[in-house]
Amino acid sequence: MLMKIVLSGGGTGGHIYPALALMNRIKEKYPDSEFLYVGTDRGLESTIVPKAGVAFKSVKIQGLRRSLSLQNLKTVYLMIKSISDSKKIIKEFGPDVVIGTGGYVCAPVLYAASKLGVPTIIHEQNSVAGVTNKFLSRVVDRICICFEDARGDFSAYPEKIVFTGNPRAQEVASLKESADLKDYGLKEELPTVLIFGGSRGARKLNESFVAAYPFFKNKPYQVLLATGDVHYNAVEKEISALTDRLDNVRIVPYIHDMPKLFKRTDLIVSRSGATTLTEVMALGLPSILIPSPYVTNNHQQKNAESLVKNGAAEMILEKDLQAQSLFEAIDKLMINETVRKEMALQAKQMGITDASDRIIDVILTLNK
Ligand SMILES: CC(=O)N[C@H]1[C@@H](OP(=O)(O)OP(=O)(O)OC[C@H]2O[C@@H](n3ccc(=O)[nH]c3=O)[C@H](O)[C@@H]2O)O[C@H](CO)[C@@H](O)[C@@H]1O
Repeated sequence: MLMKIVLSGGGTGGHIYPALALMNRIKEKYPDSEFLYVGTDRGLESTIVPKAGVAFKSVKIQGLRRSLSLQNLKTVYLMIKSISDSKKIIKEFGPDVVIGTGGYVCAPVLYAASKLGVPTIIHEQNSVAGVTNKFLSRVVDRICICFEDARGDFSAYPEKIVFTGNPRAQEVASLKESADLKDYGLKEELPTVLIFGGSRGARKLNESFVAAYPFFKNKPYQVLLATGDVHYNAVEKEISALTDRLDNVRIVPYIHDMPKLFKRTDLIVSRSGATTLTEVMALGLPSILIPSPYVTNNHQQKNAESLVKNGAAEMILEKDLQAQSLFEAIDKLMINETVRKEMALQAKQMGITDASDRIIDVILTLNK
């Protein structure tokens, strides 16, 4: 069967990777399928998607400012233009379905598709729905969710909601290969802690780690920090200024094959974005979660609490995060394999690992 699918989703990795994971599974089941990804030139999708070998087209759009300003007039102009550009792109490609995985670029793309009568699906990764998905819920055909709590945000359209989980979970859970730690300058035989602040990095986490750096000297484990592209130079500069460089700590800007690296990781320290948590649960990994306080309705804390409640993770609130608290939380778990194993087991029990197949079923019912 040939499926032609337009994918859209952007801004951060948490919206992009689920779309790509779903695409990979569809390709596996229906190798003749064709895909087009529509994003913006400014979001992470403009680098991640072409790197994944997927056809990419961009539309121009910007978010609304809270205050009245000329910028808002420009936003409205760009919104109207991006809807007509999206219509052109969709007509030219002729998809069977258009799928949006969040981020504001989905608004014009999915809206245009619905006006053209093309079947539409949105995927909400979080327990609290994003603004774009709430807006689109009115016009799309199906709303795929990953947390039961998200139903409340779409309560006007209960018939459209399908609980599927996040495609990235199925992708990481079915992956056979794992990364080579030597590629990161790490030793194959040492237990490994992986630290990252979501797909864009988190300044406070980086700063706390730099301050904690000397504490990791002579520890029987190793640490890899992914700073986020924009923070890398600042972190590297501070570390280079230290007299004692540790050979059990490595720092990189970004990790491009995260699923493979997860398979070699003994402890995750990260923000609690929904897609990261999906991966942690699908693989059964112990984690220390530091929710970003800068997100809608503090949803990252809710995400993290759902794991903490089940004994699958520990949480440090950003206000309590400093060198000492970060180091102690890591060290306590890294010297206690039994506790890590118990957390891993609890995390694994929470994972849903057939999300892509469930979404494919939704696509098939829409195209009957
Ligand atoms: C600040 C903000 O608005 N964050 C939101 C954003 O986060 P963000 O994009 O950071 O979200 P997630 O944690 O959900 O996903 C990050 C993704 O990037 C990957 N990764 C990360 C670092 C790296 O070096 N390499 C790499 O591949 C992770 O494995 C994961 O697949 O989208 C999520 C929705 O899905 C939300 O829950 C988050 O609240």
